[in-house]
Amino acid sequence: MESMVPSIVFTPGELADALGALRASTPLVQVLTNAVVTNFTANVLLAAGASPAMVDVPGEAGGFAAVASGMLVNLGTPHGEQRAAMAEAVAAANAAGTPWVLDPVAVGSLGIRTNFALKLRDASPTVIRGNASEIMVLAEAGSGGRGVEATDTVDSASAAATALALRSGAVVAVSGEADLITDGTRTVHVHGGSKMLTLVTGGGCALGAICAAFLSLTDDALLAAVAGHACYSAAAERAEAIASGPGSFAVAFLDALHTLTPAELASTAVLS
Ligand SMILES: Nc1ncnc2c1ncn2[C@@H]1O[C@H](COP(=O)(O)OP(=O)(O)OP(=O)(O)O)[C@@H](O)[C@H]1O
Ligand SMILES: Cc1ncsc1CCO
Ligand SMILES: [Mg+2]
Repeated sequence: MESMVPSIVFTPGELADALGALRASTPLVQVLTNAVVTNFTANVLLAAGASPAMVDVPGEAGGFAAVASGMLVNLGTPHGEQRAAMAEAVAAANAAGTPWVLDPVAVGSLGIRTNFALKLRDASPTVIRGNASEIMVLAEAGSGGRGVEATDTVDSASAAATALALRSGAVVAVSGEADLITDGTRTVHVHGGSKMLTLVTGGGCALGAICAAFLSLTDDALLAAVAGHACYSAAAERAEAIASGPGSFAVAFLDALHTLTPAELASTAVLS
């Protein structure tokens, strides 16, 4: 059946401009994330041209959220103290107009994070980013994946992503072989990238941080999320071409994020 909603694709020039703006402004990205991927996420942000700050302590997180350019809230290892900091940071970000990304890692059968993620879903995130199984749980259309891994395809999460965007007001980004990003009306697929990203822990988590960096540069959260995913895919392709396994891929991926130019992004990105 033909889609009722026309797909809008951003121009290569808009992607290039977004990356150029990121490099020119070095956005300050507050990261409240899991213990597994903290270092990798900070290195990904630095390589891309942003400034990371892992401020996730209650009493500090709210004040920092008010001045950060963008923020990531990732529920991978959501200890009680970190959840308190996240609630404080979200309230402060919303009050100050700081855009923020929610990554509901491994929601489904794990009760504490799932209940918390549903509350954050309803607290006006700018972007919700996850794998297909996580997005389906937040849309109340699935029971979750296998730990942090998806057991659903991006295609099978498409209707859930649209419904989640419409109910939450967030742009919803679903990662997988081709990423799907929607604001409920406009839907964009970002193709390419590398399966090697699934063999480095934090492949998805750091993508959420990159989206937070781009959010500070434009009022169009869909463009920000698409630009973030397109940079990520372009760098992953370049890294895969010279890597011999996950270890050398991770190093090459940081190098590729650092050297990717706006013009190269414009000529590499494949959107539909
Ligand atoms: N089969 C694939 N081919 C190409 N790229 C892929 C493939 N699967 C995932 N990716 C890419 O890997 C990155 C991480 O996506 P993934 O769906 O693995 O996230 P995730 O499950 O949230 O990861 P994390 O382990 O960090 O929580 C994204 O950039 C995505 O485009
Ligand atoms: C492996 C793992 N476990 C909890 S968070 C995390 C990082 C990838 O999502
Ligand atoms: Mg994930």
